[in-house]
Amino acid sequence: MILDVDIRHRQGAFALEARFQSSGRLTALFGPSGSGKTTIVNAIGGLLRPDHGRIAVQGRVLVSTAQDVHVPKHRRRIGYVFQEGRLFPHLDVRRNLMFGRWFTPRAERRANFEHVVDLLGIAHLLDRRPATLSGGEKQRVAIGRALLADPQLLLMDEPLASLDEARKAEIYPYIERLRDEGAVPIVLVSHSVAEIARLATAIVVLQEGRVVASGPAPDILRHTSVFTQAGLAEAGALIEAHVLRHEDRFGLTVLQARAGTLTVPRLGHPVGSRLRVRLRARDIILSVRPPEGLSALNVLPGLIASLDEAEEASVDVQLACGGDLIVARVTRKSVEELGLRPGLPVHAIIKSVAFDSEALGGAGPESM
Ligand SMILES: Nc1ncnc2c1ncn2[C@@H]1O[C@H](COP(=O)(O)OP(=O)(O)OP(=O)(O)O)[C@@H](O)[C@H]1O
Repeated sequence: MILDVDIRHRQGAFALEARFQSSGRLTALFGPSGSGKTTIVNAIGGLLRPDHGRIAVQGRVLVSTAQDVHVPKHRRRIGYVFQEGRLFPHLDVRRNLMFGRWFTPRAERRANFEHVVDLLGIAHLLDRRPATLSGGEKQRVAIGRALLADPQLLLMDEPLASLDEARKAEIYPYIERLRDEGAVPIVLVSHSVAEIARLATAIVVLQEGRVVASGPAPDILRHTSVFTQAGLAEAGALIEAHVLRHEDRFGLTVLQARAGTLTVPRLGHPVGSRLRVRLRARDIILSVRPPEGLSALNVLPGLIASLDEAEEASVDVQLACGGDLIVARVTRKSVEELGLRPGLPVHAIIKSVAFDSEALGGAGPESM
């Protein structure tokens, strides 16, 4: 178990009562503003002392109010990356990075400088000052500095929130590499379902100080009802696929998933590479007959596994498609008119607009 949290804490009118465990290499804490994400991160990092409870990281107890344990923050070996990089403006990138290791006893230094620099693609920035870096570059340096302190856990509190979409897209592959390397588990605070769908291996959903769902990312994302209004439109299935071939004449790439083949806009990934594909529930249409004369390129046959109540007029139809589980959001009216019920064979039609760049993330073979 990487993370075991069971804490209660009151601050002003807000009461946190959070209990979850995670063995994910990248655990996302997701929830609306004020749901308690930062409070949890601060309790893990030692910036806040919870009123009651216990926190253990990789089996090491950091907090136990019952046993009067409260490991001071500098002994926790927890790396922090904040929204704004907080680099030292008067030091160049190399010195900012070296600062990370300064507090780690020599005998415990494991992170290799060259490796971290290479992993984050910052070798060409070493002699520059923070003021000359883009927002995304600053965050990569901040991550590097945290890693060089040899943390046993890396906390990232909305590290990308101040970046625009283009900068975010630039930094995701580095976080994915870090996640897939698996050397340091990550806890990422995020407001964005698109972001957690791309990065998380485990998700904890918070609402008003309580955990409303937690578990492996694909399981949580498929149950759209746990997401608040803002996140609902982005929820859906997460499946793994590999690149089968490119069809350059049409500007397309064909992916193979367990559910079948998917044709998507041309990707830069080489044939054979693996990636995670997000199929948003709202982008899937169901047909009880094999569709004909449709412009959609992606039709996956499957069996209805269950019908879950979603928001007001909608139902989430969970489908088993050849070993993958996907979910379609349909209206209650369609459920009635088409006679949708568990066990019924259907065809899931995926709208071609579904495959935007956010839906197709790079991924190592073990990222899910
Ligand atoms: N020192 C404090 N005194 C009183 N209330 C506080 C204090 N710190 C935080 N709160 C309240 O605790 C609640 C949870 O805050 P927290 O920062 O953990 O939420 P969050 O989910 O991280 O939100 P955001 O996404 O906006 O950062 C909020 O209602 C906040 O106003």
